[in-house]
Amino acid sequence: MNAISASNLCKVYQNGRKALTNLSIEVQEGEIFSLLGPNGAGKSTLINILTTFLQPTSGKILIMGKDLYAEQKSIRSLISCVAQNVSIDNHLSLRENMLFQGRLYKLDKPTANKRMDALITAFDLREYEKNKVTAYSGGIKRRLDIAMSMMSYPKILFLDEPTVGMDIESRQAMWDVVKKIKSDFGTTILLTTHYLEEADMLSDTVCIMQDGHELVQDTPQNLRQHTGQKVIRIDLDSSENCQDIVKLISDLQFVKGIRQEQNTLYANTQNPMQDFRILNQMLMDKQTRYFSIGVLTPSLDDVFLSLTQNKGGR
Ligand SMILES: Nc1ncnc2c1ncn2[C@@H]1O[C@H](COP(=O)(O)OP(=O)(O)OP(=O)(O)O)[C@@H](O)[C@H]1O
Repeated sequence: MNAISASNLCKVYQNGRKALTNLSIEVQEGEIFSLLGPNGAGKSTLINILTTFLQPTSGKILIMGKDLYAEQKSIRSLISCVAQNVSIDNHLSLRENMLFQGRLYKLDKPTANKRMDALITAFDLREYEKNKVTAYSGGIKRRLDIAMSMMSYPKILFLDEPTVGMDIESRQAMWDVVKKIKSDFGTTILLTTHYLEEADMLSDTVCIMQDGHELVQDTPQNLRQHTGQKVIRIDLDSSENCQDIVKLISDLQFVKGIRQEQNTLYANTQNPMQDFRILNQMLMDKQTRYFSIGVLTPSLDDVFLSLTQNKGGR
């Protein structure tokens, strides 16, 4: 069963601004699904609709197989949403914050205590229990905020930009937490992000959005194939050497294009996996000074740029 199935969603705000246009997504149970897109792509609008804060202008949404509007109340008990603004109470301790959340979800005391302990361990929060919440770093506050949202053991957790503004160390700690939520609790996670690296590291599926519609929806591995073409990269010892090699290989029939960045050459060829052996042999025969040669798979950045540049005006 899909955890979320949304089809042909449209959202036009009262001022006439179209935020979503025929957007459809399928999120499988237990997966991490990232919505990736530039500012104004419609990510927050979509999260607000899926978490029942906003009504779409048209379209159909099923959450865990239930119609979102016919069964709104029961669906709210299945989901949890962590917004960008941290919602912890600075006057309460870490445990009090979590237990307070448990009371909101009407958990009995033994259940609340059991879940709190499991979450404190899973989220690596034990060492912070004694400290005042006001003394926590932004990253730890955000981790606690997510732990609090997990007190209901939701089927689906929505995370709006979980690592925005964090330093690299806190971001990596947050990635570990997100992966743990999936592996230890089996929760389906839908998150929004601006960071390609984050979508790449975490996601089973990425949906790249622009101007309210999806450009593509696939696994990070398959998305890399979208640019179609692998390239051969050759690292040389000097730019003069590069120019000589450009002259040498640009006449080869199988080389379709060549680009130089400082001492590195990128060659587009018909069949990079085979052609790089021929180039390698040629460079050795000519006794060229080069450090390395290899075939590069396009990064998610390349995919994102090629999609948003090529199809932006759809
Ligand atoms: N309440 C509103 N009224 C009118 N227009 C809105 C409203 N909220 C958002 N919009 C517009 O809808 C479009 C999508 O906005 P949204 O906030 O969903 O995008 P986003 O991808 O979340 O962007 P960001 O990454 O900057 O948060 C934008 O053009 C935005 O200006």
